Amino acid sequence: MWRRAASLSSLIFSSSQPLRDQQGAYSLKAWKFFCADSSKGAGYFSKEKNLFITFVLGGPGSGKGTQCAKIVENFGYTHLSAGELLRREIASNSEDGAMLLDTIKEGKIVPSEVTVKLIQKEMESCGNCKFLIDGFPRNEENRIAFEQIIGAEPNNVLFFDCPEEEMIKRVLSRNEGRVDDNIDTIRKRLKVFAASHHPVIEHYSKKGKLYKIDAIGTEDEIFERVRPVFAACEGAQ
Ligand SMILES: Nc1ncnc2c1ncn2[C@@H]1O[C@H](COP(=O)(O)OP(=O)(O)OP(=O)(O)O)[C@@H](O)[C@H]1O
Ligand SMILES: Nc1ccn([C@H]2C[C@H](O)[C@@H](COP(=O)(O)O)O2)c(=O)n1
Ligand SMILES: [Mg+2]
Repeated sequence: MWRRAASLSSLIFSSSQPLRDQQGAYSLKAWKFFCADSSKGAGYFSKEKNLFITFVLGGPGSGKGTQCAKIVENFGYTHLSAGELLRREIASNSEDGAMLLDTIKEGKIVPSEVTVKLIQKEMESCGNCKFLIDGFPRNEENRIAFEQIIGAEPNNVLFFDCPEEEMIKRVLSRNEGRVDDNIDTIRKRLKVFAASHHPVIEHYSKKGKLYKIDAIGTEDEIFERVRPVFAACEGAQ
């Protein structure tokens, strides 16, 4: 356990608290503590379940969705992409649809309450307790709204670190028909990302929960950097 924790510690972004638990980074005891401790807040749901939450962060096109699919396949998590939930909400002709579409086309961030409520609905209707929450929190407002509404904090946070030119190249060749996959919106999204993600990363880094992953390489090479984070969690459960 020590060896595994020690090798994982090199992935942690900053190390004011390099290991979150002296016996092992992911012991079951620590996991239960986080769930119990964070459930003192508003969310009744998180009080009833032993949630294990990983936030998956990174700029547009950094490969979050691609790596989440591999994590699901290998480790049985439920993948909730905030962007995908918003796109589904737009497609369902909801009351908020027009506002959401405008916001996404402009590369801006949707009001946190809307996004968190969509995430909450999915979490509550899902039998699984292990969630990958992809593309969330995008900013401090998102982060705080999640803690208040869900009443839980993530156990782990992955941050895919990718240079801008690579992100632009990947998004422009994605070819999924997304309204925001064009050069104008990408530039706006990159600006918003640059302006808002640092405080979130810093927050989780200080808590010793952040894993920075180099997002350059093949999809499989990157997954081999991600795998140890989740393999260690499996070992502890
Ligand atoms: N390591 C990689 N090398 C090259 N292309 C990649 C790699 N990983 C993902 N891609 C491709 O890049 C594009 C963007 O990847 P993905 O959709 O996973 O990014 P994302 O971080 O979820 O982006 P967004 O925030 O815009 O949803 C996709 O077409 C994907 O197939
Ligand atoms: N927390 C979030 C996540 C997403 N959005 C909006 C704005 C994004 O540009 C768009 C697409 O998200 P992605 O699929 O790239 O993760 O959805 C948001 O406002 N807040
Ligand atoms: Mg995505």
